[in-house]
Amino acid sequence: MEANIPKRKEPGKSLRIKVISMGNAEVGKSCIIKRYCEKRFVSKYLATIGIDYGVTKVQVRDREIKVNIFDMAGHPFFYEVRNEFYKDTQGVILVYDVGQKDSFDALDAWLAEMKQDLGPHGNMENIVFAVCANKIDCAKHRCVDESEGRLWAESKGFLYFETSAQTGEGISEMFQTFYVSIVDLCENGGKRPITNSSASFTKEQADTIRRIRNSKDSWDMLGVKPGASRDEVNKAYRKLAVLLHPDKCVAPGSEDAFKAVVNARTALLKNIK
Ligand SMILES: Nc1nc2c(ncn2[C@@H]2O[C@H](COP(=O)(O)OP(=O)(O)OP(=O)(O)O)[C@@H](O)[C@H]2O)c(=O)[nH]1
Repeated sequence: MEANIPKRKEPGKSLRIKVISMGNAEVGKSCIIKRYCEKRFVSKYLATIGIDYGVTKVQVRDREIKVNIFDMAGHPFFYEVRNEFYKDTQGVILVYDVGQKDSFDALDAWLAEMKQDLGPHGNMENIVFAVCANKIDCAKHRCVDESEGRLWAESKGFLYFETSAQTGEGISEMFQTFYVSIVDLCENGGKRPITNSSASFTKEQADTIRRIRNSKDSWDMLGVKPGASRDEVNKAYRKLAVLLHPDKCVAPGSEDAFKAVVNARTALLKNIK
């Protein structure tokens, strides 16, 4: 079903789009929108009650875009209110706080909530997602690094931005790229343009990098049983090295994953006769 695609318009004509924000409570959704629309930052936390709604106009190339922004409350309590607003959306600003791992881990649940609400005929491929890794000004508390966030976003074909609603870093760039991508999508008959980055690495590479990041020890990292032989370790190493070598793999985090695999192999071989 293609219900969320606004009618294809001639270039130069105005276009009306619907954009929503998603992500856990307190990650900074309202502040990102305020920073862009009102050029200000609100340091006091005022939880969104249900939904906040605003209208703004932006210019993309020769087109005037009327943007209806629905800023969703992130608190689970407001699920019933939120689920009225997922339909007919062209763009989603999906936000997490780089200092709150839970808010990053929750991104899949946010996509699932939207998918469930759109129903079996809903199509998320027609929607532009901009992932905002927010609060990058709080560098001391950061626990989700750029490559982890970028890998998650780009492996799904989503845009990825490092943002701070407090300093304004990354906010204009995010909105400009986001709106251009939505207009491209509308002019492209509702198909999300393929980003260079998402097209250039495989799901296997992305999944392997994530597995390596989450591995508990060197055996686990190489995917061999504790006590494996030199041959088994070397075989597993060679397979991973081919998959992740920085000359072959451009997925975010591949260089670190490759180094970790080299170190894991060295450490294991030291202790195997
Ligand atoms: N340091 C810092 N604080 C931020 C940033 N963005 C938002 N905040 C603060 O984080 C708190 C929550 O911000 P909101 O924008 O209200 O969060 P929200 O995601 O809209 O929250 P809900 O409405 O409950 O869903 C506020 O105290 C903001 O001042 C940021 O980039 N850096």
